[in-house]
Parts: sequence; structure tokens; C-alpha cells
Amino acid sequence: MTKIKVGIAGATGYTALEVARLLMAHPEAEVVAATSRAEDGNTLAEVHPSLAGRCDVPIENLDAKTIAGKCDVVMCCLPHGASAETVHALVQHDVRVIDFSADFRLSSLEVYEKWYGVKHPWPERVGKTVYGMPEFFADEIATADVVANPGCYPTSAILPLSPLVKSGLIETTDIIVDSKSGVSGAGRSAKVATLYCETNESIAAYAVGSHRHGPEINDLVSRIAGAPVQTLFTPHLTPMDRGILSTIYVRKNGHSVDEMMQCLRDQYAGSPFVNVVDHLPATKHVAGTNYVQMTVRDCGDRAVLVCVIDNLAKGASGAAIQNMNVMFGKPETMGLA
Ligand SMILES: NC(=O)C1=CN([C@@H]2O[C@H](COP(=O)(O)OP(=O)(O)OC[C@H]3O[C@@H](n4cnc5c(N)ncnc54)[C@H](OP(=O)(O)O)[C@@H]3O)[C@@H](O)[C@H]2O)C=CC1
Ligand SMILES: CC(=O)N[C@@H](CCC(=O)OP(=O)(O)O)C(=O)O
Repeated sequence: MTKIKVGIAGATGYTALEVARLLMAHPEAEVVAATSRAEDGNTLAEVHPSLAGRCDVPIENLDAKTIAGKCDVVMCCLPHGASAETVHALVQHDVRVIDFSADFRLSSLEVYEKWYGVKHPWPERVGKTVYGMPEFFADEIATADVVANPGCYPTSAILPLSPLVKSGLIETTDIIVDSKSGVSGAGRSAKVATLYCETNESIAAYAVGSHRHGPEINDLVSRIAGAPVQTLFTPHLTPMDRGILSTIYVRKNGHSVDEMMQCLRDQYAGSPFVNVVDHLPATKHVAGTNYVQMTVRDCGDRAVLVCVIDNLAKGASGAAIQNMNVMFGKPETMGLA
């Protein structure tokens, strides 16, 4: 059996570590290349000691032609902007790419450039790249050269909202998405806001009314549901390593919460990673799994949807492995179950 040869660009970051960790347990894929500007010459295990003894792949400076020559697929774990340039160069050298950044997620170039404040390096490709959520786009993912891996917060909102909007069970306006994330969501590079003393014993709302995941949620729910949707999204930073909890307030549209729960159960009946549950456990959600749990509660003229995910698993690297499995004709759960 020939294994899928995987490259990891941006190998020093948190999503890269998580994708490498998951790939160590994948029976039909192997890490064959890794890149970073800062750690050129070291190995993946030297940079991430938790991989010691399991991954001596050398880290090199990113050269698209060299990496493409070694790999069947590259996990591009770079920040937006830098990622689009790299994805473009990789595709020119005939390698498939899973892009962790937001560079190819949105339908509209204008919306991208407004919210990200940069000129897009590959504008022709915006709006023509499949969104990496196999729950809705598996057929396109299977044949894609580039997959736009979803944002972590958007995953926690798109999965519960889309089926309910599509079935007309909730109103398309006045939707409030209130989300909390662990600190690893902000990446591994040093920033004052994510220092231990700033985050420990604290909780903070940030980018209120201006977070770039608002337009991503609106775009994707609208696309999937076939109806324009406006949400109000507020993220919060919480003193956890990882994890996302989204509490979503919606207006009922003359339908009961039982109907909403049934709609979600029907939508995700065959889905290996989305669990619709009667009660979310009061105990800690298990980190590092690709599973999403969601439920709905009745609150008079409103309903409250609650969705819990792991930002580094289903919110990033787990979703990327799921996408890779779909791209290479493997069972969706391989290496993730
Ligand atoms: N963390 C999370 O929970 C999630 C992250 N994402 C997205 O995944 C991507 C990676 O995130 P994450 O792993 O957290 O980020 P990190 O900050 O932890 O790592 C980023 C990596 O990119 C490299 N890098 C940084 N700037 C540049 C540049 N200008 N050019 C080339 N390489 C660069 C760094 O390596 P070096 O400096 O050594 O070259 C580093 O390896 C981002 O686009 C992020 O938005 C998406 C969903 C969830
Ligand atoms: C806690 C925290 O800071 N989270 C990040 C979201 C990470 C992510 O998914 O970002 P991309 O869409 O850029 O890939 C943030 O709010 O910027």
C-alpha cells in the first residue's frame, strides 16, 4: 500500500503540531516534508518535543517546487496573505493543497479585501475554491486541487445554523453567535494579549462587531442554506489551552425545538463527527477529538443552540485530515476515530 505523502508548511505552529500528531496515527499517510523560516535545519521532533522518537522529518525553508516534488498534498498552516502566495506557488507545481488560512474561504474578493485589509495575491481563485466542510461539500472536496479549510469559530456556527435556516425553522435575521475560544486559537507566536498573565483568570470579548469570522459565518450559512443570513458574532478569549463553545440565539419561525432537534438529527444522521445530543454534558469536553456536539433549547420566542468543538481538531487540523481522507478516497474517519 502506498501512503499519502504529506508536507506541512508553517511547521512550527500549533495547527502544524496537531496535524503532525494526528498523522503519526494515520495508517495510510505519512509526513515527508516540513517547512519553516525560523527552524530550517532542525527536525519536526526537535521543534515539537512531544513528537520525539516519532518524527525525524527535517524542516527546510519553503521552496514550492522542492516541497511539491516530494508530496501528494501540502497542509498549508500559514497566516492569511502569506498562505495565498504559497498555495498559488504550490498549485503551479501540481501538488494538492489544504489551506488552513482564510485566504480562499469567502465567495467575494471585495468582502475578503475589506475584512482582511490586504490585496489578495491570487484574486482569480477567490470564490472558486471549495470550503472544506465534508458535511456539505464532500463531492467537490474529493476532486479539488485546493481546499479552503474552515475557520474554527465558523465551524461551530455553520454546522448548527445551516440546516435550521435551510429548512425554514428559524428566522434569517437577529441571530447572535456568542463564542468562547481557548488561547491556542490565536496561534503560537508571541503576542501581549495571549501572555499567561493577561489570559489566566480572565475572560475577554475582543473584535466586538468587527471580527473577520462574522462574514465567513454569514457567507457559508447563506450558501449552504440558500437564503441570505445576517448574524452578529462576538468572540471571547478564555483561559483554556484549546476548545470552542458557541452559544447561538435564534428566533423561532413558528416551529418547535423538537422539530429543530429532529432537523439536526436528520442532517447529521450519517455524519461521523457531528453528534446531536439531548443534553450537553456538564463535564469537560474531551480535547483533541474531531467530534462536535450540539443541542437546542427552548427559550420562548427564541431558541438557543449550543455547539462545542475543539479549535485545533474539528476547528483546524482534524478537519484537514478529514478533508485529506475525502480527497484521496479514504474513509472520512481514517486516523481520526
Ligand atoms: N490556531 C487555531 O486554532 C486555528 C488556526 N487557523 C489558521 O491556521 C493557520 C495557522 O495557524 P496556527 O498554527 O495557529 O499559527 P501559528 O502562529 O502557531 O503558526 C504559524 C506558522 O506560520 C509560519 N509563518 C508565520 N508568518 C509567516 C510568513 N509571513 N510567511 C511564511 N510563514 C510564516 C510560522 O513559522 P516560521 O515563523 O517559523 O516560519 C509558523 O510555523 C492560520 O492561517 C490560522 O488563522 C485556523 C483554524 C484554527
Ligand atoms: C482565540 C483566537 O485568537 N482565535 C483566532 C481565530 C483563529 C482562526 O480560525 O483564524 P483564521 O480564520 O484566521 O484561520 C482569532 O480570533 O483570530
